[in-house]
Amino acid sequence: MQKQQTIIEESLKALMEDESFLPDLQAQTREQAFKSLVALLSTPNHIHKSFLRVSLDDNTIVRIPAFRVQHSDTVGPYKGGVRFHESVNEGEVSNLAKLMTLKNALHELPFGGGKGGVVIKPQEYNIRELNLICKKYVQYFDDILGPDKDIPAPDVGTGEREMDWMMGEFKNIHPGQPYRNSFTGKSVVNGGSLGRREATGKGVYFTFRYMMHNFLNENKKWLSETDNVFANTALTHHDRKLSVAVQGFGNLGSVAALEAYQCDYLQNKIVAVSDHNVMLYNNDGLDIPALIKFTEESDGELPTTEEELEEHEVKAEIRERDELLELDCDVLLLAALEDQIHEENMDRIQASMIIEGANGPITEDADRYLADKGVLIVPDILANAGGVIVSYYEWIQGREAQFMTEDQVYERLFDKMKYTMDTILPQFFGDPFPLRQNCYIHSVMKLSTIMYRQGKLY
Ligand SMILES: NC(=O)c1ccc[n+]([C@@H]2O[C@H](COP(=O)([O-])OP(=O)(O)OC[C@H]3O[C@@H](n4cnc5c(N)ncnc54)[C@H](O)[C@@H]3O)[C@@H](O)[C@H]2O)c1
Repeated sequence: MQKQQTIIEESLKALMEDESFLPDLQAQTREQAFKSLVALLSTPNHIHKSFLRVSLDDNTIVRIPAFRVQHSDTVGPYKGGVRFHESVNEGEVSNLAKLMTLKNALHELPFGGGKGGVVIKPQEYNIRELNLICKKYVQYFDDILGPDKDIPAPDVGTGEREMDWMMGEFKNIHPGQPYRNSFTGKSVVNGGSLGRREATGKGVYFTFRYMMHNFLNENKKWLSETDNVFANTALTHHDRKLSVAVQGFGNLGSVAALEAYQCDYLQNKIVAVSDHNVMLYNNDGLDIPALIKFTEESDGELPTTEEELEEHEVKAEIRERDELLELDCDVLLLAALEDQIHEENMDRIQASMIIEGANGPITEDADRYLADKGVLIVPDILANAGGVIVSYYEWIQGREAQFMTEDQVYERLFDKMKYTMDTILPQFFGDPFPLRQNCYIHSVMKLSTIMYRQGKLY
């Protein structure tokens, strides 16, 4: 995630060299503004850390490290998920909080950026203990959370069950006060939004489909006349069958894979999917609905034996999990974890286009290496905002106590993502920066302008 910092600084530098950006600033003050903005955007406003005191069922008491990082409230209340995972640490949570600030600014949501984390392996705790951990999280961070202060949501290891529990605890602690919007990603009966669970996966595929179908169709002429290397990559893959490999078949990966499988606009063939155990491969295309059905009955796991495949009439070869990244395919859709493509494997990546469903799945070195080769990377900040966009709709629906249908939610989600794409794509295909850099420039420009106008640079 070091690349975040590098790209923020490069984006600010590019902006400061452009005289139409904050034209009131003269040369010397531009230099000072640059330094101030680097400092303000690089560091979080607050890092809150606690050790949750939890009494386990075997009567031992444990102290579990927990974090809430509030990166920036420039645009609105802090907003970002709470992750339950054994690898959670302060640096990771801080980087993810920063990414939320940039993502919310890019998609013009009225939120700042935050993130939380608890250092546990959820599978090692029973349901009562997990419930207690959620309640303790709210008790320990109670004074900094709230519908207009900091609004957590699900992340890796948490879901609507945990958000319901946390909101319930928030309500207990604040009787008579508004509580419904203190958390998003809740179950529908508790004020959650229809469509929230599928929103990120649908949004991830939508960004790709919109770029490769709608945008290319409308802009083919001028794109074919530019010498932009990424325009060339996109056009080379336009209007032909695309082979797609999906890493990670959880909430995000399975929904995005299904969207790709069912897409009426692009002809996709999903040649491979993987989870933490296995990769399944079929050069003629996998039956994604059958695999989703399997995972619904197997606690989310893909089939790992020939018998399981046969029983569910899925035709696939069982292969080593990590071979997926190096397959000869057109598109890699990364929907598992951070840092999956790195210095060790970057030169063996064969896909020409990569969609980042997960946050930060490509390291800084690999990102540069692939961009230099003309690989078109649709970055996390652009592609995986569907969850936070629908969280925003959940927040509005909770305030107004008026609820949208699932179709209305998706219509507004796609409109919002289309708006962002229409802002970014013409600029991207018109200059030499990778798409990630273009998105960062847009976010940094918005955040810097607001900070300047709010008098934060003095
Ligand atoms: N779900 C959301 O709304 C959302 C929003 C933004 C970002 N993300 C990011 O997307 C990623 C996936 O999120 P999710 O909600 O689908 O999580 P999930 O836990 O539902 O699914 C993760 C999947 O990845 C698989 N996996 C784990 N390690 C793997 C490996 N080494 N190789 C291949 N597969 C592996 C798991 O088996 C599982 O299928 C995370 O990085 C998350 O931060 C999710």
